[in-house]
Amino acid sequence: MTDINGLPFLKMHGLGNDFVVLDVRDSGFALTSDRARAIADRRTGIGCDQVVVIEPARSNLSDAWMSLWNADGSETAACGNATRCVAWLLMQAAGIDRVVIETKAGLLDAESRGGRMVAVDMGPARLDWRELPLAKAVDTLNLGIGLGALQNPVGVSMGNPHAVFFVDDVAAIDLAVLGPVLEHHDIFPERANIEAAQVLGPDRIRMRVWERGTGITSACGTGACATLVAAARRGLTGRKADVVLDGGALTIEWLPDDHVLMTGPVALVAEGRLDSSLLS
Ligand SMILES: N[C@@H](CCC[C@H](N)C(=O)O)C(=O)O
Repeated sequence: MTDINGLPFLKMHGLGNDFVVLDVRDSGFALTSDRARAIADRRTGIGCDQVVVIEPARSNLSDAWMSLWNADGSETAACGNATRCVAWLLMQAAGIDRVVIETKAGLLDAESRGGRMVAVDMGPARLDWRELPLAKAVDTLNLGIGLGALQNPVGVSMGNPHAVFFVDDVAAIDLAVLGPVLEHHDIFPERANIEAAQVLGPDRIRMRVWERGTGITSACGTGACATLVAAARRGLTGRKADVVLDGGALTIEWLPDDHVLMTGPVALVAEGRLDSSLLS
């Protein structure tokens, strides 16, 4: 029987989007929704935007499996900032500069860019309404929904659903009010991450995010990928840009094969052990 008392964790972040990372490859510990919520609680747990679990590889195509849980206990298939963090950990531990991580959204190829910079091929941008998913057949270039200053977003799936709203002044958007309503709009049967984006130039976008299952975060890697794809589809930018989030910038490139390359930093800030009271 596995003793989960004292399960070790790492606290990491990507541009302030913070994670509790559990490496359960030896313990076989299984995370549940309740446990994820307890760990993520900023008052009674460790506190984080997402709980990230490194599990043994499920095929010989990858180095590890990664599962991802939002602070509200919902599971998600994709998280760009967490992918960089886990890739960096695996590369450091093995002394290598390339790893493949598998998630519910597929295989993600990651490479060191030196120091604490990591580039990840986040896979193809998925643009069909069924892949987002949407509740009905709509052209994802113009979803035609809106609330207040957020109108007519572009829908993009990066393995998780995003709605990208272009605005004139991102600082003027009350995301704490508009975000949760749009996240739960009927058109998104699995809810959606909500991005407000302001194009600053052909290769620079300012973006703020309301994350599904978490709320406002200081950065969202998949959101940055979705934003660049949305901007390029609307003809507002080229296919490569710096996406400037509250916590800093990620460089995003929509490659000719439709895959999206994300490059940015990782940070490791603490390690510790979870008390069993968090895990019952
Ligand atoms: N912070 C993440 C995205 C985390 C998942 C998201 N909230 C969802 O439910 O899809 C990122 O860096 O991509």
